[in-house]
Amino acid sequence: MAPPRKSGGKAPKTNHGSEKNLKRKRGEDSLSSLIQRVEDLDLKGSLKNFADLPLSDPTARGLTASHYKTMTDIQSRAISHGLKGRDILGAAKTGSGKTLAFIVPVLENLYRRQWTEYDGLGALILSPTRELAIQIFEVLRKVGRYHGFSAGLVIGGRSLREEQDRLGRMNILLLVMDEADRILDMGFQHSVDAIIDHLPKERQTMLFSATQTKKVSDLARLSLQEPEYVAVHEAAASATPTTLQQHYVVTPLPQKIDTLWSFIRSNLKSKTVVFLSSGKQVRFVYESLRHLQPGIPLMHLHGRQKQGGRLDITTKFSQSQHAVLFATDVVARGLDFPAVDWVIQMDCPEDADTYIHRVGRTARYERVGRAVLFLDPSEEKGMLQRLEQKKVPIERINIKANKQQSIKNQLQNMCFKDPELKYLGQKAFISYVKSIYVQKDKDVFNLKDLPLEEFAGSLGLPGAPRIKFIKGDDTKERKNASWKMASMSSDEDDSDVENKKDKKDDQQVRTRYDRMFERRNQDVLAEHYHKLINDDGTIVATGAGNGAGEDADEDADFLSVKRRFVAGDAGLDQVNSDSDSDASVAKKVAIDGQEPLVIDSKRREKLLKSKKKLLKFKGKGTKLVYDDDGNAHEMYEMEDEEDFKARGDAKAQREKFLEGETERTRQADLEDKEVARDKRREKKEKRKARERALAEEEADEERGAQGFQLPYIEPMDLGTPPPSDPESEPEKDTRRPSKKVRVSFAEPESSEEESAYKRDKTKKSKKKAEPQIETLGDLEALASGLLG
Ligand SMILES: Nc1ncnc2c1ncn2[C@@H]1O[C@H](COP(=O)(O)OP(=O)(O)OP(=O)(O)O)[C@@H](O)[C@H]1O
Repeated sequence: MAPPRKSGGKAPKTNHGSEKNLKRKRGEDSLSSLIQRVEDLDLKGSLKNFADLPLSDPTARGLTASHYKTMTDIQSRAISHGLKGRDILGAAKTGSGKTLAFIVPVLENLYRRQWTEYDGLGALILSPTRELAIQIFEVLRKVGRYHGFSAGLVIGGRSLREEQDRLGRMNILLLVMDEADRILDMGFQHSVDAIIDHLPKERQTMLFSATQTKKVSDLARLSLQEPEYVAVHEAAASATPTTLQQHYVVTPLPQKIDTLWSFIRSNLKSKTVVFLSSGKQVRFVYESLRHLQPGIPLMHLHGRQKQGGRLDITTKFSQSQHAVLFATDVVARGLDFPAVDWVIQMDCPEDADTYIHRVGRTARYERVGRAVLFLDPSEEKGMLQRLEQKKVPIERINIKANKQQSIKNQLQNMCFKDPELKYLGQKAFISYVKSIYVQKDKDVFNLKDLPLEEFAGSLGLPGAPRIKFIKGDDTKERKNASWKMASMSSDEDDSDVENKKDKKDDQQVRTRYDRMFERRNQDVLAEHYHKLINDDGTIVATGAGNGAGEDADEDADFLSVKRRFVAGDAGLDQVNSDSDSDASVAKKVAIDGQEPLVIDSKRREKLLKSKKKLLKFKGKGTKLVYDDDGNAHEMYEMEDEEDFKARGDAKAQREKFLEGETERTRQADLEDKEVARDKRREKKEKRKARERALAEEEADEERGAQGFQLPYIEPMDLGTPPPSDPESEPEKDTRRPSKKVRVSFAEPESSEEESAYKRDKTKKSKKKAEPQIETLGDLEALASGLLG
């Protein structure tokens, strides 16, 4: 962070020194008085306004200019502790102003220490998503606008090592973690440990979340020193804002998309966030509902979009009055979209904490809001229990039957016509199944209870992609479920460092086939990919790998995909990897009973595109002859041995055979020579006939040249109007046609004129009736007509 700004304005030279000293003295006095006031601050007392706090002038002005006057509960309790340099574990409901609760102490503590850029990086604020980092950065810039510190935003794509230059000396006094429980969970483990290793042990640490961790292991990792647990809603009746109305509807999985559609159609004048479990789900639902044009702007946001696009959508949705945003949990935490009316959870959240954060996108800071959770009957009991345990008041509502619309037929039509949509649907299906499978809370999520076939139908798919799971012990998978849910989506979060590590791991266990498949899936619209998809969408997935990786593109986490290949008409049939549980075999394609062709490189992959190249692998084929009954036989068939012996001595038979064959060859040779002679004769006759015809043609042409005129095209003078138009003046610029150039076809009245007319007519009769020519364009058209 940079040094405080130097004061502006010019002082008279004579007084310069003394005035500067005076100013510094005043500054020192106010700084030491500020430090004293902070020391004197009574942590037990309850302060109401920001003005009651011992704050520096720049912070106080920044808060006023940003229209913050009265403090929220978490602010009034946490800021005091923060100002005094205490470690804090802050917990308060969503939308209750936790951001300012740490921004104010950050600004103030650096200010009181007169932190300059030469001191290095003084404070580090971590957030689990890029969007949230940007939002915090904006609040810091707004409230800290009268300070001279500089702040940097480090987001996206690059590893911590690459960012090190930008971070400068990590001389951190203050570490803040927003959404700390999320940052500290397994998905970010490596990144967080790497960061913490670089920080001085002596520092102030502040953790905030609506669902704060109290796990000793977490606190130990951060070396918190006697942290102050500031939990403002611990005693509250509910963990969610009181201004939030919460409901759930029981809607079987195959009806969810219909229910969502019906909801959107009935709430066209609302601002809604719809949560789904994966980026693939988001994309499919967004794309398909967009095609149906519901009458309200639709947007979508997930972690695999490009950063620029993500920002645009965040901004656009923030500014929208009425819109629907389909999103993954990448927006579940911290984002402060203004005036959201509804939060719909189309896919059940992983746990009650995620539920709390998702619904927290509405009913923020004293505003009202509504939330609806869609539950499959199999999820109802378990999820309600979890919510009750977390003090979430939720009531059941039913869907009005007359409002429920089915879009199944439209979706089926759309998927039938548009293979890309069908493909998205298949990926969404797989991704959904995968998300349920990796859930560790089996009281809520049980794949066996879900009607998957109907679910696929409801997405417009011709059949359910068949998915198989790892055989044997999958408890380890489940144990790591929450971490996997996180890493399934760079989708959900931006754990860049983590994902890089995951990718490395993946490469160790992934086969060439897996990578080939992924490469192909990078582009949904890839032409070749469509050739590879079986028409009935049969996908059989088996388990392999370590479960790390990203969204459904990386199905090989626990799914590997086995397809029947259809490559043009080449009759290719995929031979599956050895067993369901073994994905470590290169892709094999069997061609008409030949040795399987192993697709294990890019070059081989290309083969599938070319029928011609594939011929090489098709073998030479077998020549068959047909007998009189139409039965096929091989050209040379082995005779029955007994029959052969019955015909006599083998040597005599051989000689007889050779004699016969020699005679047959001689006869055939004679016939061939006869045919060749005939062909030569025929050729000669044809040549002579051609020569005769040519000679006759030449004689005809000679006769024609004497008796016939070639057609004559009269040249047109664009500069001189015809004499029949008395009004016309000759144009000065002869390059341009006169506007009044006209060709008149009216018959003249006087006899003089009549004879002139007749003369003229004979001359002109060779020409067809000429159209009116008014522009150069007309002339050009006419000329081209004549010449053409
Ligand atoms: N003292 C205040 N007076 C008026 N508005 C405030 C005050 N403090 C915060 N707000 C506003 O309340 C909204 C929510 O604040 P903030 O985003 O900090 O909530 P949060 O507790 O961090 O929520 P979440 O748990 O979802 O991250 C913001 O729009 C913010 O500007």
